[in-house]
Amino acid sequence: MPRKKPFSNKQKKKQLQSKRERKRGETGSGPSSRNASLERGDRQSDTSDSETTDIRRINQQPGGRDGGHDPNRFRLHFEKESKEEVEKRKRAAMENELKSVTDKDLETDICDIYPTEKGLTFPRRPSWNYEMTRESLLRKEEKSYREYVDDLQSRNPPGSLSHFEHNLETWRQLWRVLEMSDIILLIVDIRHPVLQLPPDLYHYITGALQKQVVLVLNKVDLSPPPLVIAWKHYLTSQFPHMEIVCFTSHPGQPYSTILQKKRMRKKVHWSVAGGPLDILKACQGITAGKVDLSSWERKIKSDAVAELADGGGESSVVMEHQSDSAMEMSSLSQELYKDGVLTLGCIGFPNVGKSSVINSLVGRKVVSVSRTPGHTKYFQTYYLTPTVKLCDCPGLVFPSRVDKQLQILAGIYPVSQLQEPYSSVGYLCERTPFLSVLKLKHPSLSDNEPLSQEPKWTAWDVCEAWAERRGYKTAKAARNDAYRAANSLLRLAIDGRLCLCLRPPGYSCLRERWENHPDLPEIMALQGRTNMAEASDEEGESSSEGEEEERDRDADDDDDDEDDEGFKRPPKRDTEQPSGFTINMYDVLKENECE
Ligand SMILES: Nc1nc2c(ncn2[C@@H]2O[C@H](COP(=O)(O)OP(=O)(O)OP(=O)(O)O)[C@@H](O)[C@H]2O)c(=O)[nH]1
Repeated sequence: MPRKKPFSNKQKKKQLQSKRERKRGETGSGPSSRNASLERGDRQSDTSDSETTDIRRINQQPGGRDGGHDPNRFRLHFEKESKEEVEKRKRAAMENELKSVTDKDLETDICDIYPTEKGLTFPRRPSWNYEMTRESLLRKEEKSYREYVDDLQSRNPPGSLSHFEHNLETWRQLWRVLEMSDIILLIVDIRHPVLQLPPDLYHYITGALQKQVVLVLNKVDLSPPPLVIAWKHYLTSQFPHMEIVCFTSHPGQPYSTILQKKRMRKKVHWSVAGGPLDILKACQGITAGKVDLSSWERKIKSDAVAELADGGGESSVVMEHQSDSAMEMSSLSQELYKDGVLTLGCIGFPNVGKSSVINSLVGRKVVSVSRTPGHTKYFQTYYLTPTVKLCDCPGLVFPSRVDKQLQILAGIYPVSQLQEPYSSVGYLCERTPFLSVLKLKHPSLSDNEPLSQEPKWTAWDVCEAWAERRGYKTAKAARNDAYRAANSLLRLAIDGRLCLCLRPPGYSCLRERWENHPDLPEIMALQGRTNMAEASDEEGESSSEGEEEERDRDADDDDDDEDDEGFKRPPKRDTEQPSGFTINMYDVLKENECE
């Protein structure tokens, strides 16, 4: 028998590390692997057939073992930023003093994000017929896509467009979902809905496709109720032919708005989510009796009863994997409600909670949920009941003129793969009362030094101070690890624990109206709470630093494991009058939460 090769501890550690990364399906999430991830990302093979510019491919997955399915086919492709650009932003984050923006500056008009004259459309599928071969169809689609990108770039000077999806394969998925669905559930995050609602998409669905859109304002648990109402009114005024439904998959979970020291272990009870009934009602209004939705209504009722009785229903759901050929030749003019079945297509940007909405509608977990954007790779359909089919689609980033920093904070980019996170931290800090919330000590101040005047803060100072507070040190020199601190702050923001919410135009002037709106109790009931102070009332057991460290390291991992852990039901509360809305809406973190 041949002698075993000696295997050092270092090699073993490396082997385990790469195994873990393979399992996670991404290239590095810790500080030690960040450079490696960039190098690997560039070297690995890519299957994109749509490269038109210098593209960065994100979320590289290990190749399929059977050699058939290619897991990289649908990963995110964004335009690469030049080294100089990245360096410039990093320098600015180190040098520029942070300046708080005014309330008014948080008001965002959709026309500033999607200005009509800039041609911010999305790629369309070119026409086809059954005489065409598969190859000629694919070639035609590629050509048309290249022309689309050229046109977009000719109308928008370099650097003016935000990140958007450059992977044609993912756009193909959207085409199929739009073609096969009867009603489109367009899901957006209530914290920044105008970022994720491309007017061109709305006009295409309601115009060319002649289909109806139900806008799902998701994650309402993360927003002050008056703001939810204000957004709903603003969006109705902009898109009058669209049903708008508020939704949350995490009702009554204090985790949503509080920066907590402990690791909040939670099990999501999908069937207690707020909003499925409203989606049903919107669909009943649209279908107007043309399809029998009584089985769906019965399902919602029986799930609620089962939830009360034993904590969850166990209805079975038939899942269909779509084959490539089924994908390629579906007709644009497919008849509505074919075979008496309503098909609902769930579309939206990455991380807005599409999979969570599907799980909530089904009443249990059928789709994997993750805080890593771009997690949903391939569209699948699920029979909710014999007459209602749900169709999940990978998240898509449409071209817009929004700040890239805000895009990062909206969770479209995997944080662990950011080359330069500091400017996004700066963007966040200028729009939130970060000093009082995070309780930071300026890195230039020594322990007992009296404060002669308020020190000036840069984004870099914030990261250093947070690293000091959290004990994040670089491995070699044991200096404060600003990169890791920046990642940690961005994750807190994306998860909604350090909450940045945009506001519709005119919000400040009409504030009183929204704060006294008759719909407030309804929104708060949906959120599972009765007043704003409630979020600050929640207390939990403290946990060790080690647990928090663990959370940081694994912050881009799936949420799915949480399903197996203990769940504390939100306490039931008496109805109270809404109060406290005049306080700064960011004042959601308690005094001692960063201790
Ligand atoms: N607070 C809060 N978090 C939510 C809600 N819905 C989803 N999330 C979280 O948002 C993150 C993304 O959720 P997903 O359902 O995976 O989002 P997705 O749109 O399918 O994401 P992609 O796969 O990237 O397209 C996860 O961390 C969820 O736990 C919600 O209603 N409230």
